Amino acid sequence: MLRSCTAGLRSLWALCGRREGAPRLSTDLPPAPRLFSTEKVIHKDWSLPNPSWSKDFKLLFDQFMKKCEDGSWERLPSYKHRSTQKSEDFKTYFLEPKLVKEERVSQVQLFTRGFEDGLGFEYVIFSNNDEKRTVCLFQGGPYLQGIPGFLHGGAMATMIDTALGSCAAIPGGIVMTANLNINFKRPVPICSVVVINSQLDKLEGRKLFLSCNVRSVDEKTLYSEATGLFIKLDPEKSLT
Ligand SMILES: CCCCC/C=C\C/C=C\C/C=C\C/C=C\CCCC(=O)SCCNC(=O)CCNC(=O)[C@H](O)C(C)(C)COP(=O)(O)OP(=O)(O)OC[C@H]1O[C@@H](n2cnc3c(N)ncnc32)[C@H](O)[C@@H]1OP(=O)(O)O
Repeated sequence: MLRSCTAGLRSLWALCGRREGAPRLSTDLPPAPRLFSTEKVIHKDWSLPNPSWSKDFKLLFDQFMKKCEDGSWERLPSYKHRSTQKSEDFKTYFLEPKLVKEERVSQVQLFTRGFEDGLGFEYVIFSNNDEKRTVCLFQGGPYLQGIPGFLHGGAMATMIDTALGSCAAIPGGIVMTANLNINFKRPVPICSVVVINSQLDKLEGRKLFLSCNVRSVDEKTLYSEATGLFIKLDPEKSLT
């Protein structure tokens, strides 16, 4: 199985919604000053197929791309370094610049996109905003091994968090994970493709309650089930 894997990284953040008296809505905020160098930015979208993707992965990807044609679904792009308005807002309103040492700034990148093609997290997320759900197609590469032959539970948790987070972002605002509960039901073989179906179950003020399941492509195996609580950040509250 390892050999069949070619050796070769949003979503959360819809823009800050306006609350009564709250000054923040990205569209009417002044341009955020840049805290991070963008000189070395590579604008590659990592959620597109590469040679490490299995046949199953490409087939499913094509099926979802077809669903995007009528506008009901959209593919969420994914970047290693790229600054988006949402990430600039986050840095401006929630991040203390001094927390990140200057010499480290040029090294920052999205955790899930830090591996070479096929070795780590290969994934793409499709979002259905009307139905408030997302589907994440995920192929975990050989560098994500835990028990021999199987995906590390922490790697699965990372993808579940990412998938749920992308769904929590649908109503708008910058959200963070406050609670994540996962039931691991079956181990996930390394390099296999799994489908993470996430949905927004309840919205209560700044609290977003979500759930998801992780299944095999043929839907016969239920690998994991999870629930998550995400909190929409209050621009008037410091994170530190
Ligand atoms: C991470 C955001 C970055 C944004 C960047 C933008 C763009 C980037 C672009 C692309 C990125 C793409 C993909 C990223 C994919 C995945 C990212 C994974 C997500 C994470 O990796 S994220 C890191 C882990 N995450 C934390 O590091 C959170 C630490 N934490 C805190 O920073 C605070 O805890 C916070 C802010 C969560 C809340 O703080 P707060 O002060 O705003 O809110 P407060 O405490 O008042 O709670 C309000 C109401 O929620 C209830 N409540 C709170 N927590 C609860 C709990 N655990 N259980 C039950 N109820 C809870 C209260 O009881 C109250 O309820 P009520 O209103 O009913 O009284």
